[in-house]
Amino acid sequence: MIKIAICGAFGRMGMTIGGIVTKDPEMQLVGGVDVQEGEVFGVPVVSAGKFASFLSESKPDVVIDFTVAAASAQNIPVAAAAGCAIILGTTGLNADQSKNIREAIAKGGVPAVISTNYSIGMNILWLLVREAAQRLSDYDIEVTEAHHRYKKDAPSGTAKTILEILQEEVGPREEVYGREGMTERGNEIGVHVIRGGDIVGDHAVMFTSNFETVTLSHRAYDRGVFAQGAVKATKWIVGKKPAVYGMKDVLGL
Ligand SMILES: NC(=O)C1=CN([C@@H]2O[C@H](COP(=O)(O)OP(=O)(O)OC[C@H]3O[C@@H](n4cnc5c(N)ncnc54)[C@H](OP(=O)(O)O)[C@@H]3O)[C@@H](O)[C@H]2O)C=CC1
Ligand SMILES: O=C(O)C1=N[C@H](C(=O)O)C[C@H](O)C1
Repeated sequence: MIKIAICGAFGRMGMTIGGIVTKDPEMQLVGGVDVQEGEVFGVPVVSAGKFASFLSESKPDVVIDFTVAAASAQNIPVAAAAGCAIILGTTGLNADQSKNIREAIAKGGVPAVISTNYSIGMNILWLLVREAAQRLSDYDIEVTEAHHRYKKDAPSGTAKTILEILQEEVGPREEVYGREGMTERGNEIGVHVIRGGDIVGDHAVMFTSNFETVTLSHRAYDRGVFAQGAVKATKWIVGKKPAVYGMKDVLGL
């Protein structure tokens, strides 16, 4: 039985993951952390200040974090120091937060999966984007992403991963975030962010020449697709050597 704790237990992703974990006979939800204390799926949710003592009492094998960057920067070092494997899905981390989290994971000697997108489809799209960028390296490239009105970070973590892949293959190119005014397109990658309603997660990469456009796109219909991926990663990480892994390791890509 894999014992799980969720950081961001009352959040959109936390609730979706909690719902899957509680129905899975191989897993046991032991509790969570959130801003508000309380109970979810019959287990306790504590505040960040009580996280360390909660971990030493309930001893989860894996801590799954879908919160906000500042919270992950606070909670992941605590979980790693307690010897828990980590599944990190939170996006919007700055370079320092990312570095500190990775150092804490190394210091704790625990395995972790970090991914900006846990859906299988997006992990395949990333492969396709790399392939297309290699073959269409002189095309103009534009990246668009759309998410629900409550999303805090922009561009999305997934779009940032797409940009990293593009920069590796066709960079360095300037990243131009939206356009306004009187400027011709340069040697750049355009990045466009849409926020509205309950859009679960749309991403597209457009490669354009004078004669044609190739568009690679992904649309998530339900955040269950990310939650299922995070649960797959959770089962995979148990017993792995201490290191930071990606979803490509989980999926064998
Ligand atoms: N990698 C992936 O596949 C995916 C990543 N994400 C990312 O996951 C993150 C969460 O998304 P989502 O669930 O939609 O967001 P929500 O805002 O719905 O959930 C985040 C939860 O974390 C809570 N929280 C805030 N601060 C703390 C803290 N210090 N300790 C514990 N909990 C805290 C929030 O509480 P409160 O609301 O009171 O502030 C909220 O309940 C985002 O960064 C998002 O981009 C989302 C989907 C897929
Ligand atoms: O906040 C979200 O909802 C999502 N966030 C992730 C991101 O920033 O890329 C993944 C997914 O697109 C949903």
